[in-house]
Amino acid sequence: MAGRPASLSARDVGSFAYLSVKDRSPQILTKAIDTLHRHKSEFFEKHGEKGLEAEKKAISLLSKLRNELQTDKPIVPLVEKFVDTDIWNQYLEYQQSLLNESDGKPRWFLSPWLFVECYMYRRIHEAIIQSPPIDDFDIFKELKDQNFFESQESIIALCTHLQELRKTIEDLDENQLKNEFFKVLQISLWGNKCDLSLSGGEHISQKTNIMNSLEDLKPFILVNDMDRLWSLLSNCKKTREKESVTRVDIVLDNSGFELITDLVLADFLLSSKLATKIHFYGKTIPWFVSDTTLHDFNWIIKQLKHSNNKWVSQCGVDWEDHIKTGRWVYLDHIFWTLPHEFSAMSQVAPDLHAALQKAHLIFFKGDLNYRKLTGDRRWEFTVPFHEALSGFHPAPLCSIRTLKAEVQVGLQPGQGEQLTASEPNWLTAGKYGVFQFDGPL
Ligand SMILES: O=P(O)(O)OC[C@H]1O[C@](O)(CO)[C@@H](O)[C@@H]1O
Ligand SMILES: [Mn+2]
Repeated sequence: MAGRPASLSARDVGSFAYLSVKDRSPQILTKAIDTLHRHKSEFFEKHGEKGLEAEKKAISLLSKLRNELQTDKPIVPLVEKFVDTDIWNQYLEYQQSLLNESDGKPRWFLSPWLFVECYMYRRIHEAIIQSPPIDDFDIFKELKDQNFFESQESIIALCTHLQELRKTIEDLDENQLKNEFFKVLQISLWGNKCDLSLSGGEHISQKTNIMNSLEDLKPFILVNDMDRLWSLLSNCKKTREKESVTRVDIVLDNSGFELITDLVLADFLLSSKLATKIHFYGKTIPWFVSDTTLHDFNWIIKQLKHSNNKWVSQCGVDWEDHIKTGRWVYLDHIFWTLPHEFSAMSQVAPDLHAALQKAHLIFFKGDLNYRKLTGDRRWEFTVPFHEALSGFHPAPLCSIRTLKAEVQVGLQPGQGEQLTASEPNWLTAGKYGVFQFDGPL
């Protein structure tokens, strides 16, 4: 599309993108290599010598990848046949076509950050699938699980809150229900602080009860469209015919604590009758360290069910029931692990776009989704969200995101500049958040 600003890129020396590619990405690769090392005896027990050979192969492929990155080598096509290999390689050609002749080939420190960062995670996956019999190993699984276990206290508080709320939810008046809705929305927002890729795989979990912090965190919500979400959903509830459906789609982000916050939100939507059906979208391959896969989704619900805290296990039981009865549906699609911005979805994944069009509202969780919504570009802070979406609008949608990358739109004049002056890293520290809505057209 003409006239759109340039992509964020590591070519801007000193930018967050640059520092990410230079420091954080190699660190994530080193951790991945270390994880393989530590699972050596497990691979041996499971697969014998073949397991050891596979571990060696995966490590050498990841070391090679790290070297390519650190020495700014050209981005090479994917080689292993997989469902999305051709699309990836076409996209690489497209990136090549955007370059001037003098630039040569797409490279780590030259090409759009969104592209090279997604490519790194896709290459990590390639290293694993090229190394049977350990080709189903999720290199980030233990980090995701650890985040879940370390957040127990906060999970207990959330599940207790939800179960107690469910008991009285029918008796709440409009205003009380709205307040409860706003609470679960904020819980889901701050749950997004807990991603593991920003921290380079260092542990970040929710150790304290998030419920007690909501009031204190309010000043850090830079765009707050919660009222508009309430209007939309409460209107759906009022005007809904008996058998008809209000569907809310949640494009998930991280597993562990954040996933619990999203499931709490999803449960509240059903219990309050603001929605009657929820579609969740997860990733088909391990992604950006902590993102949710089908395996993580099922694993977490099972963990909850077997908890010895009665409210937590009740959540596990209820949520399994939502799945069995079809009120909750988990779906995945390869599009979510492609490098494309969402404005390309109708072209690249028309089936997914058509599916999203059937939702009454779509929540996009997290920072990476925000980057893909806005194309990860150097927009002025005051550009309207709708404009930055560049035509992407399958249905009314809302980004629920803590800021962890140098892209933010839809601010008041002067707001961004003021923040820059007082807190140089406001865009990337995960301290601020938004509920940014693009309503019915
Ligand atoms: O899990 P989230 O919220 O999408 O965050 C992913 C993180 O990875 C990044 O894409 C950078 O590595 C950041 O934008 C963000 O810090
Ligand atoms: Mn994530």
